Amino acid sequence: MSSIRLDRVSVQFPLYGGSARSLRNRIVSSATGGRIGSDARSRTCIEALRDIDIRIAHGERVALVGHNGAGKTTLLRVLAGIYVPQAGRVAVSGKVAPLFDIGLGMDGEASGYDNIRLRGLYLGLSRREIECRIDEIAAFSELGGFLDMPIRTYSAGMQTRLSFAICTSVDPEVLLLDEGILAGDAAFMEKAQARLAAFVARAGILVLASHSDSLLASLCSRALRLEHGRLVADGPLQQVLQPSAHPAVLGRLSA
Ligand SMILES: Nc1ncnc2c1ncn2[C@@H]1O[C@H](COP(=O)(O)OP(=O)(O)OP(=O)(O)O)[C@@H](O)[C@H]1O
Repeated sequence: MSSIRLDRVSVQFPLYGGSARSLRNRIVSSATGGRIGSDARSRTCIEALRDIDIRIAHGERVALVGHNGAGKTTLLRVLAGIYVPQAGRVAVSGKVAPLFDIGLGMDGEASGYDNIRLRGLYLGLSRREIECRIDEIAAFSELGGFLDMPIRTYSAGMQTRLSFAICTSVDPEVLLLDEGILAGDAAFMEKAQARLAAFVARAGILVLASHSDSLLASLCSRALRLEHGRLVADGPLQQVLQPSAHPAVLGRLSA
């Protein structure tokens, strides 16, 4: 059974150089981004996440919402093990499938076919599992003869097609998704949405970061709202999407 538990997790990005202090003065009251603070060594830093407590159980479909720079992507990266927090504890059980940072685990000099193998290994598939899926992944990507060419020759949309086809071919236990993955030409996106729905249905846990209320409503029932790196609401999706409901739903955290 998959599960996620975060206890008092904080992530800071130190700002180096002489401009750090003046930057602190200039963006201290910005409507976007994390708070500007000081770390344990008194360096100016961006507090991307601060004291985050979260519990997610098997079967939950959770939306991550919040303004630009609120900390959604940082939280996804913490859950994927890409960032190790400076403070707090992260416990994720289940095989994690990160469907964001689309270029992660891809090699520009290698062919599309070799990148299917590389990325498949990165996602935890065995060589045998990859060989069984390679034809289906190639067909879904519709890249044809381009799959024999180095992927540095692909357009951004062609790379997205390939990454999407590979990532959605695994059986995820914890699926981490950013809406940015859903960018592409209209015909591909129609096909991609259907594949995504089947992929999400196979997952034990879904965490989806998005600014699109309609996308969130189609996939999630619970939402977490981040503001300047802090968790300010946790509850049923429709309640959390109403800004006035934040204090009322935050009480769920202590349950
Ligand atoms: N690698 C980094 N170095 C320095 N600061 C960073 C880094 N990554 C994120 N930040 C900062 O951390 C804060 C949170 O960023 P994050 O990307 O998590 O926000 P987000 O909620 O995903 O935003 P958006 O909706 O715009 O994608 C921002 O203030 C950002 O400037």
